[in-house]
Amino acid sequence: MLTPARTRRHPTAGRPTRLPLESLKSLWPYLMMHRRQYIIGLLAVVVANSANLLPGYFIRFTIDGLTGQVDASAATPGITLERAGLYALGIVLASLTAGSFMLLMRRMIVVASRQTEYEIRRDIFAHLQTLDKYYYDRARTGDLMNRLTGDLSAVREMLGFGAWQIVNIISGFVTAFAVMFSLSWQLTLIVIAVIPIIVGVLWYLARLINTRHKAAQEQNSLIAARAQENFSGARVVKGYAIEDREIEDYRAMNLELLKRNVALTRVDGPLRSFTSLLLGIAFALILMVGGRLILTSPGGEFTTGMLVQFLITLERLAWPMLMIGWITGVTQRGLGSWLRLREMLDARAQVYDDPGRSDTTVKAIRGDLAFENVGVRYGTLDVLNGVNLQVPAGTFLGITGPTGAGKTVLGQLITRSIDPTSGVVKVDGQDVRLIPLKVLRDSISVVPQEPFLFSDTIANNIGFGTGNAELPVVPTGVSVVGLPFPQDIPQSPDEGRVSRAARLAGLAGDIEDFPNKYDTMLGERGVTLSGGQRQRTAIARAIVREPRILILDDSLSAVDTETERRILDGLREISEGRTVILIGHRVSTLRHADHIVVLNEGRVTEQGTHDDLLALGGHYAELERLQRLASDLDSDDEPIEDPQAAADRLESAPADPSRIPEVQK
Ligand SMILES: Nc1ncnc2c1ncn2[C@@H]1O[C@H](COP(=O)(O)OP(=O)(O)OP(=O)(O)O)[C@@H](O)[C@H]1O
Repeated sequence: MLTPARTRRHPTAGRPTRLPLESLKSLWPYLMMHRRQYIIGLLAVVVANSANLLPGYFIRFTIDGLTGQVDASAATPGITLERAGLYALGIVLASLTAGSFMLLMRRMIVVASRQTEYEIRRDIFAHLQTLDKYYYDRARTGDLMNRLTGDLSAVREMLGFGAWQIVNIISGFVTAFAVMFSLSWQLTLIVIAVIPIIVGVLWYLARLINTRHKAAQEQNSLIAARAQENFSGARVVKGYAIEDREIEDYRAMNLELLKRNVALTRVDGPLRSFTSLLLGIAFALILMVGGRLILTSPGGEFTTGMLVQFLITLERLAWPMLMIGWITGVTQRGLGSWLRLREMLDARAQVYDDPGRSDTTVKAIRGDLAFENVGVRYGTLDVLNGVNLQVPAGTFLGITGPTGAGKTVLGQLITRSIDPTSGVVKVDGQDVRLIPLKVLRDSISVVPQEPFLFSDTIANNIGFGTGNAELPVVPTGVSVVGLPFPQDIPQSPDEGRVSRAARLAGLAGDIEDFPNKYDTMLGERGVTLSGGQRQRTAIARAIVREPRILILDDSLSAVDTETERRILDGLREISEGRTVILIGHRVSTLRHADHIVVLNEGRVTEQGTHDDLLALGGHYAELERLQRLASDLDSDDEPIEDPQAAADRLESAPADPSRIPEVQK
């Protein structure tokens, strides 16, 4: 997609791509919010690991007591039933301690990682609300959704499971090796020689599993996106009778998923068996050498109990060894995902309130508009060029012209969805860039070409832009702990205002026929509106706010002429003193405008009243002639010509430039 040649850069925009470590640093503030939980949790892992080693001692003392063997250091001259009972109790207490501390760890770390996930999600969503059209033009919705779900889960997994596993592995190895070394340095040397091989093989297997798991996940995402598109485009699929092709396409993708899952199972399955085998070999080696050590230590320096304790301790290392490979995968995935989330947090709006220039004394606008030599360029394409217009507050301005002439872009300049590449757009005589965005947008309503309706009641859809003034600002960058639960967002807009807006938009009659009137649900969970009803809902949503400037972008194209007349009457009722900009192709609508502008290839080619433009005999006059002809034919029961089609036809036959008046300077 093309980007504007001259884009204003935010002061903090354009940071270089972060290195993984640097990216981890940016995660630090989130971790610091829960430092107490993380520290307690990680200490609990160390305590649990140490407690887990105690049963080995009690088993050793019991065995040595029972076998009558006495090692050189321990005070175990034989064993009494009472002492055996104490050892048994020791084992239970040690296990209880280990279990309790693991529970504490989960309470601390897993909860902290969930809270961090909440905080990151909240901050990203709040940040996304600050981004503008430039960002959303480039971003893919599916990708944004995937980052907020899949990537965020990967980061949470790294902070929760990953963090405690890393500490678990390190403290598990340190404590186990300390115990094994104290028992027999010779056997420990064997373990040191064998463990790298075991860890190496397991690490390789785990990496393989990670890669295949990722491949399966990617295919899973593709298949989900494919199904979602099929469901959303179900009408197109049915209309073109291409169900067979869809089934075949989906089958191929499904088969690919099966292949990848089978490949995963091939390496996933043997992992545990392999671990058992490798550990079995290590055990066999230790048993042989350890047995020999017992036999060759007549002074009882190395006892049967010590050998058993050694083996039990070694067995405790199986899980941390198995986890090493997993943890590398979890960490890599988590870091990669955090980088992608950071990209969202680092994105900056190109249209923003410049703190040094914004005029904070402006609290409301009247609605005077002026375009002074305005140009907009996308790449090498001049979408608007040298546009000069004066629109006093309260004017009903009509804009027409062929497809792609720049009409929508003109409207976008007024709301500052985009900024001009050259020239100035003025509102109330002031550069629009100096007016605080909130004030500007609170005062303007736009009915876009393709209205978007939410899965909500029709009343809430109409009242969408009202009644949010008292909402608290979403706090970002602070911990969730201790924050009050958000107040209920006001859900019910003023009924009187909503029904008046619906009446003015010519929608009230339709709503009366809906099953639950204004409480009827729209969208996926409710009724489906016709194209014309959608447009009128969007018009009602725009006028309910009583804006100073109302922009209707081709918003009456899907309604019949009778409904159009009713809407125009409604607009007249509320447009007193307000600036209304109506972009369209229907002369029957445009003729009511105080002033009409014809745009062609980004330039104002004609302007004046309906009568002026008819007299001019240019694009507008030709549009009027074609539509009048179509209407006459229609009254003779001939098919009506679509105003858009008439406009398009005119595109190929532009008006005679000699008949175009000089543009107002
Ligand atoms: N974000 C963008 N990136 C690149 N080109 C763009 C972008 N937005 C608009 N354009 C181009 O600007 C030109 C004017 O678009 P605009 O939507 O204003 O046309 P329009 O007059 O409203 O047409 P229509 O009557 O079909 O709605 C078109 O050629 C369009 O492709």
